[in-house]
Amino acid sequence: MVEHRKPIPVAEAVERVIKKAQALGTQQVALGDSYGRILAEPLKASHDVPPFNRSPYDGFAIRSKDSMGASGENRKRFEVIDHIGAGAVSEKVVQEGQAVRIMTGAPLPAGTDAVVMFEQTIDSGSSITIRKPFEALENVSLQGEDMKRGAAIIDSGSFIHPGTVAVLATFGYAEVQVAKRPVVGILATGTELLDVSEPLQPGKIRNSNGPMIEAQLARMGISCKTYGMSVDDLDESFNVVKAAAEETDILITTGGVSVGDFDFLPAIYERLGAEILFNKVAMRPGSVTTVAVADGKYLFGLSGNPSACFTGFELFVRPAILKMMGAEKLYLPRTQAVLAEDFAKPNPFTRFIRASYDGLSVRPAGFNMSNAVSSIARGNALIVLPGGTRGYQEGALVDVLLLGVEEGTARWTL
Ligand SMILES: Nc1nc2c(c(=O)[nH]1)N[C@H]1C(S)=C(S)[C@@H](COP(=O)(O)OP(=O)(O)OC[C@H]3O[C@@H](n4cnc5c(N)ncnc54)[C@H](O)[C@@H]3O)O[C@H]1N2
Ligand code: MOO
Repeated sequence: MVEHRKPIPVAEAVERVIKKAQALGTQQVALGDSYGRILAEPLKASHDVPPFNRSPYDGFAIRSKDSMGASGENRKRFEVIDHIGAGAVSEKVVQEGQAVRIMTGAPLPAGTDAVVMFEQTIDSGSSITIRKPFEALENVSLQGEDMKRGAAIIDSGSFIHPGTVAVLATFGYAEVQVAKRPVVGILATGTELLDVSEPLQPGKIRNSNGPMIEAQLARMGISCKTYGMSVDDLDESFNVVKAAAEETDILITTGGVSVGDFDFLPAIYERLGAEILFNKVAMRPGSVTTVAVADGKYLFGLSGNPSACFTGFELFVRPAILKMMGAEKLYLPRTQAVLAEDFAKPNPFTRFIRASYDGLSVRPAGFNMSNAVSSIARGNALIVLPGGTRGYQEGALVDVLLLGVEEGTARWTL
């Protein structure tokens, strides 16, 4: 007899997965390898930025008080006593009526407190004249105006993006403490599966889920162990799953989680003594997604159907990995957009539709079945239609989860 599985809401399923995630500890990496990692130490400014008062323009540094009263009729003249570019420090102390020719980024010479841009002067080489007064600190980039020494700049748990790298470099982090990445394995199950390099045979299809998941992991900066494909044989699959789980923190399998005669993953989880977090989710596609934990290892039983497999990864595997890496922002960013065409199907469960989003509107990306491959290829987003709703019409405002955005959001909002 076929077992009856009770579907749980998507939000609860996500919650159950997240709760189990154990932080993996930290490691030191070179700054050049830090992009895409999760920062494992809070970042404080160890000095002011900029570290000195500097010129934001190419021009002349002057004492502002010497420019008082300057006008078109009453031009003020300054003798140019030095010339510095960025990286140089003037030895001179500027006195009344003197100026230093200064380039963008160079520190203000002693005595000066304002900068006159080239365009605001009449320059005769050894001297300049100006036609307006300058206030103290006018055209000066102030020490500490960007970041003050001691200020908290970036929290631990932040995604390291190019801007983070810039800040790390600013403070001299040649190496940085980041969260370790989990070891992730992929195993595709199904007697029907052929390797990507094999010619088609009757009744067989190529394993597309394995390479797809590998790419989904790669998009998160995670490389993985691939365990290839296993045929639908309980003992054989059990042995592969057991061995793979021993070598990994997370084992992702595809296929074999439903109620078919050759769907052996539930029996494998039982034999492993795994705790089943859930085996049915009130969502389409991916209702059969099963997540278990054995000896502290995650076993993600994603559906064999490609669209369901893809969706299960994005909704459950991705946040689990991020949580293990100590990330603050676990979830796909969400927005709202106008539906660009009717979607007629009713939605007994929460529906995730592969879709293309252009910043304003969102359009289902074609063949919308759990077994579709084409729509995954065309989609850059998932439309989310709540369970218990009827079809939606063009023009309706719908929730959209964005795929492939480097940094997620801290809130699960569905
Ligand atoms: N009586 C019932 N039958 C089914 C139910 C149900 O509730 N009662 N659920 C259906 C739903 S929903 C889904 S989704 C599928 C999920 O089944 P499995 O996750 O166990 O996956 P398989 O049966 O192994 O395969 C499904 C489908 O996907 C193809 N496949 C499998 N692996 C791959 C791969 N690596 N690359 C590409 N395609 C793959 C496989 O050939 C099948 O066509 O069950 C329904 N049945
Ligand atoms: O799990 Mo199935 O994908 O709901 O179609």
